[in-house]
Amino acid sequence: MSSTKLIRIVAAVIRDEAGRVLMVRKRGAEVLQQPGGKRDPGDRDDLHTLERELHEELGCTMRREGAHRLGCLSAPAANEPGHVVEAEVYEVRVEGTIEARAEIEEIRWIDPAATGDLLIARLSREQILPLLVI
Ligand SMILES: Nc1nc2c([nH]c(=O)n2[C@H]2C[C@H](O)[C@@H](COP(=O)(O)OP(=O)(O)OP(=O)(O)O)O2)c(=O)[nH]1
Repeated sequence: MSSTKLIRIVAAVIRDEAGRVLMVRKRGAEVLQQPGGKRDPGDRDDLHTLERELHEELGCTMRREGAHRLGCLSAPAANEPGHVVEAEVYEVRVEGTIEARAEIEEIRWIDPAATGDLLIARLSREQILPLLVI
């Protein structure tokens, strides 16, 4: 019997004109990860979850149109030993100023092809960012 616990989330890939990807670091965490989070009971669908999370975390407005599903990806969860995170991942566009809000301590635009020594959560490092490298 496995004691692994599953955390289901919706996560966003947001890119700038140069192809850099927006990553966030939550307060108290060491690693960078995608913005996003767990579904709330009141969310109508996954894009609504993302829209809500992106507004809470970054203060920006997500555009539903053009949202592109990259897939359902999973990896050992960041910050929670013994848990696996399973994410519905969407590439989306946002409008408005992006700033670190709520529990976000740092935002960072990274080149998915040159992550160097950056500390990045496994879901992003092993599953999401490789999809974005041409
Ligand atoms: N949002 C997000 N969470 C990730 C990623 N990779 C990864 O392992 N996780 C883990 C970290 C957490 O254990 C869990 C998501 O929790 P969260 O704290 O972002 O979600 P949330 O804001 O809805 O959580 P909560 O404060 O309501 O409990 O998934 C990622 O790229 N994005």
